[in-house]
Amino acid sequence: MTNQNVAVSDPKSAIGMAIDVIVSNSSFFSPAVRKPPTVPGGYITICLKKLETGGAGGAGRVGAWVDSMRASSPTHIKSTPLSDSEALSSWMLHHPSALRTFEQITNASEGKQIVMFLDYDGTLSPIVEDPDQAFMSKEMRAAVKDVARYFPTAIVSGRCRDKVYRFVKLSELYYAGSHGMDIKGPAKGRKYKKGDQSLLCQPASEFLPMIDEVYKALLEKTKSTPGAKVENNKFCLSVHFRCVDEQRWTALAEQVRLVLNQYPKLRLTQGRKVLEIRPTIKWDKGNALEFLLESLGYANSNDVFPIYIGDDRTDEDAFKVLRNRGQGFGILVSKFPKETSASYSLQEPTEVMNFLQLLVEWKRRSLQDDILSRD
Ligand SMILES: O=P(O)(O)OC[C@H]1O[C@H](O[C@H]2O[C@H](CO)[C@@H](O)[C@H](O)[C@H]2O)[C@H](O)[C@@H](O)[C@@H]1O
Repeated sequence: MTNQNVAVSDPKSAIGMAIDVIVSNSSFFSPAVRKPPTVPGGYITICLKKLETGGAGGAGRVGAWVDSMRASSPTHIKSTPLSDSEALSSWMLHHPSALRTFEQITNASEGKQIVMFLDYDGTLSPIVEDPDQAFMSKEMRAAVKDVARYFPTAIVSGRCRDKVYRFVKLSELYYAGSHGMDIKGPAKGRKYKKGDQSLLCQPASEFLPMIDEVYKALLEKTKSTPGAKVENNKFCLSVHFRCVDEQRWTALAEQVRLVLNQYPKLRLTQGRKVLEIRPTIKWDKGNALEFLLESLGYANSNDVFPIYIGDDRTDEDAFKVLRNRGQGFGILVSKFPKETSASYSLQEPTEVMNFLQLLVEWKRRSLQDDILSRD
């Protein structure tokens, strides 16, 4: 978020809201084991024990993980090409292209401050087999840089913050790594410069030793599976299935479950051919979005128009927050119909780039019009 005077704020209020949500929807977690340990920085972290820790039902759970991964990144389209396109057209009636409805979007933002939130993998960079090679193009970088000139801009990624920064390489942005559990303000263009105050939020610090331990355990457990890769994202871990023969997916997911059974304070989410392991604290990309809006002074403001663009299941947490706030909107990047809380869609990263470029052109034009109307 560039050229913004951003206060370092305490995320307690957002966490409090998150606790309310999780307690009222506690079919998955047991609130009985909730306890508030102290976390560096004075943040409250809530540890919730998973109800299911394996044993009976384990096989069903592993099957559900694998199905959920398949749904996130379809590998087989069973229907005929005609019905595929019909399904897509019907889905797009409810989630129209953000390029085709561009004017509608800018009209809705009239008089409000657009704040841009961008996921990384599958949104700014194309999905590739090797996670270490997921580079973004120079053109995309230029588009993001331009957007950040006009609108506060944040990258919100499941990746470790340092790693996503090494891909994006723009110091004027906000970065929320580890699914929002590691938020840092811009190194360049920020107005607060005392010490390391730009480090805004790390609500899962106490989990670092546990995450390292599980990383080693997963490396050991999965080393016999050809193509499996475990990625350390600092406050969370990813187990990659993309290069594993699909016949072995269930066995690999079972290996993950066996490790995870030893760590009831960790939970698992599914993404695009990836299982993601993270602390049970209720802190996700949606909380990160709220935290950043609050830090920018838009906690209770009607003058903000957040736009969140993402392609994966974890981005749904942010889409839901926008729907609940009734502000701005989410854009899902997908070529396939998917269940989503996003309002609009884009098919692939090049369309994301085109959308960002259009937004910059529109903003430049309206600034010029303002100048002309004053003369
Ligand atoms: O929140 P994101 O920035 O979208 O991060 C989610 C995961 O993205 C990466 O994995 C995905 O992209 C890889 C590179 O294209 C691909 O090989 C993998 O199959 C995808 O799931 C990242 O490597 C993971 O750690 C993130 O959890």
